[in-house]
Amino acid sequence: MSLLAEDTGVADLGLRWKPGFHALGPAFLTDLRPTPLPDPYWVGRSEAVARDLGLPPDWHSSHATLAALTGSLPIAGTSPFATVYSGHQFGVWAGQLGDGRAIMLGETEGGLEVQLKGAGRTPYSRGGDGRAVLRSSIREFLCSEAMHGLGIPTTRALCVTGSDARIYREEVESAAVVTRVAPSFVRFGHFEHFAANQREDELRALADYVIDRYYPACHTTERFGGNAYAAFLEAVSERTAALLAQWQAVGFCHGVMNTDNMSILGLTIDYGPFQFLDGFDPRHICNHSDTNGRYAFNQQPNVAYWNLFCLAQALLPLIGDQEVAVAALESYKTVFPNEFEGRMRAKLGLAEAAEGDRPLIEGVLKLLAAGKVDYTIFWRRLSGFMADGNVEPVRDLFLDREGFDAWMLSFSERHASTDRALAAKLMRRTNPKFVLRNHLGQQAIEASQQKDHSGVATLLAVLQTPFEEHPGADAYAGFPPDWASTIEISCSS
Ligand SMILES: Nc1ncnc2c1ncn2[C@@H]1O[C@H](COP(=O)(O)OP(=O)(O)OP(=O)(O)O)[C@@H](O)[C@H]1O
Ligand SMILES: [Mg+2]
Repeated sequence: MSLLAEDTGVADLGLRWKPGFHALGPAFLTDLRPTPLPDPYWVGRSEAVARDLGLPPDWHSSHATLAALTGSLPIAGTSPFATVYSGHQFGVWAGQLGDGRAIMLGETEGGLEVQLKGAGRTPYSRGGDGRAVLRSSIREFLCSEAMHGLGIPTTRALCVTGSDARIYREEVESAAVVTRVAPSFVRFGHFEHFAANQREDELRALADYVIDRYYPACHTTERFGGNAYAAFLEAVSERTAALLAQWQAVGFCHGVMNTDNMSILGLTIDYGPFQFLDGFDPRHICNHSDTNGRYAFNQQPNVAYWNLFCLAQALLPLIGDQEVAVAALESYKTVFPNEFEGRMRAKLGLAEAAEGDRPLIEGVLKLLAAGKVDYTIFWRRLSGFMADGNVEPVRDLFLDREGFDAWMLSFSERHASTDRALAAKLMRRTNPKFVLRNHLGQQAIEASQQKDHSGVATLLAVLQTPFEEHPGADAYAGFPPDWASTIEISCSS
């Protein structure tokens, strides 16, 4: 139950908290309180996250909770703090960064860290205002939950709380806070920070903490002659490879894969200028600030490897041998393609691997790229074809009918002895009907800016279960309108 104890001025969310990351000590963080946002209101809430956190069913009914999640009231049992990290941004060493606007409330007894993003300035704000605008907060909220619905590892979002407080970007905008949740918000950049400053004791303490908590098997490994830090690096690179395979298979472009935006748990983190592809264009650049296309869609797997290399360099003092560190990254090169092929095979309704699958996958991606065919709609219609045998809705998507027919022939041959109902089932739970396209987010944002938050809730409901049909919600599953291509999403947030 959310309570405001009048005499203490503290909100009790009904959660129990434990020290978690805070126990690492002052070298890793600064204690501070969020800066209150005036007159807060609810913009969106995820009941699924509330349940995962163990919040009571009426958690959002009290004003004290709203006030607490926008920084106006302390939360019983928490000692908020901001962590320090560094990182490579757009391939260049950026030095010290840190939670410039995300303030950690703490870790629940259930093992989930809770952060308020946009909760005010910290010692790591570097001239920023510590705030986040409503539009980017809605995008982060919806996409966190959409990714989870798609089965892709991600930080989660409990809610967005808004305020009419004015903040300044390219224009005046209103402020918001995203309450986000993850087992850990540790990034590659946390390790880079202590390595760059030659603080080996802290580097080791951080690595030991993360291994103890999240990668305990590394302590007893026989890999790399029992080198726990090398085994840790290998485990992180394999989780990252698996994550990237999921991004590439679903058509997700992150947009700003700096090392400070890479989760040590292989979670998708920092929803800034992301985009789900509309028409399939492997070279698509979703971040308007990324003029050189460093983070173009088809560059993502290589960038992740580059980022892992930075992590390897940071861990080198602990691993102790450069060759071992490089060897620990090696499996990325096999895990990524294997995972990607497995994901694509499932999208094609193929439960088992067979020779010839790779050309089948490459063939369809080539066709999709040549025609800039809508990625999500293609896969969903192909799933429909598997169920009802009607090829026309799929064929209609292609101008190059001959090319499509040739591919379809090999696809059908590959499925010659398949149980089509089973394959259709696999495809329908692999190929989402709904993804958070830019224009859908934009419509919800514009309504919210006019104080109608119902679009956020409706969109959230379909995105949380994106493989279901949701009769009546087809407007969210259609082609993007022409104006969608004019939406420019940059790092401004
Ligand atoms: N308005 C702001 N005020 C203060 N610091 C900011 C602001 N915007 C971004 N930063 C900081 O700049 C760095 C790079 O920003 P980036 O856009 O990668 O992260 P972010 O969107 O703030 O958050 P996160 O990675 O936590 O999701 C981060 O350290 C971030 O905390
Ligand atoms: Mg970031």
